[in-house]
Amino acid sequence: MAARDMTREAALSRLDHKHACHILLYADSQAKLFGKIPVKHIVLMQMRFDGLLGFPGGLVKPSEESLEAGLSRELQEELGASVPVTMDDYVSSHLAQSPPRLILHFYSKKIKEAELLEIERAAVLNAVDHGLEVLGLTRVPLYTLRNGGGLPWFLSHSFISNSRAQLLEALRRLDLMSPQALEEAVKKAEEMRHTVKSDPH
Ligand SMILES: O=c1[nH]cnc2c1ncn2[C@H]1C[C@H](O)[C@@H](COP(=O)(O)OP(=O)(O)O)O1
Ligand SMILES: [Mn+2]
Ligand SMILES: [Mn+2]
Ligand SMILES: [Mn+2]
Repeated sequence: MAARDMTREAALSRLDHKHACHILLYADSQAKLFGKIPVKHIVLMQMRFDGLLGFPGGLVKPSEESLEAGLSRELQEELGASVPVTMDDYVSSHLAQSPPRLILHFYSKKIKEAELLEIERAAVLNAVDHGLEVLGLTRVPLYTLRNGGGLPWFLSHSFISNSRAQLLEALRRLDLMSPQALEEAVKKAEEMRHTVKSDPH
């Protein structure tokens, strides 16, 4: 879903709007799928209560807290872990296409693989939202298998608001995938969506 780009300053002047902050947490990894396909990077998303994929985070109140403090509070609720977020992690702000009067702030933060594993454990053990607002954390497959499995199928799922665009933009900007591999995965995902729709079985 398209969303309109705006500066952080313009966004923060809209106190009559709701504000939400979400974050892409990622780590480098030496792991290999099936012992041969390099995973390279781990990127976290979550399955939300409504069955849509999105990033950890949520609604914040800029009149009462900074965007970063609000996001850290949401992460404590949804991940059960303390993840310090600063302005250095800020990426962008967008006016949501729907619902009206919602501004979406996006962040990304690189952490160590061991910290990411700890967050995955804490999300199950400590997060007050686990099994409620958040059905589970998921890693994004950043590879494409010969049958199209991996990122193309992941991208064929349904995403909340502009989180699919946030994911693709971040993979490009953070150089987590080559532009060519990313373009091919997006194209393959589009083909798969059409194939699934036109298959009568
Ligand atoms: O990952 C996301 N990227 C962009 N926008 C998002 C994302 N997740 C949710 N949203 C939008 C749509 C939601 O209604 C609002 C509030 O976010 P949410 O995480 O649902 O809020 P709480 O955790 O319940 O506070 O933002
Ligand atoms: Mn929340
Ligand atoms: Mn949330
Ligand atoms: Mn909330």
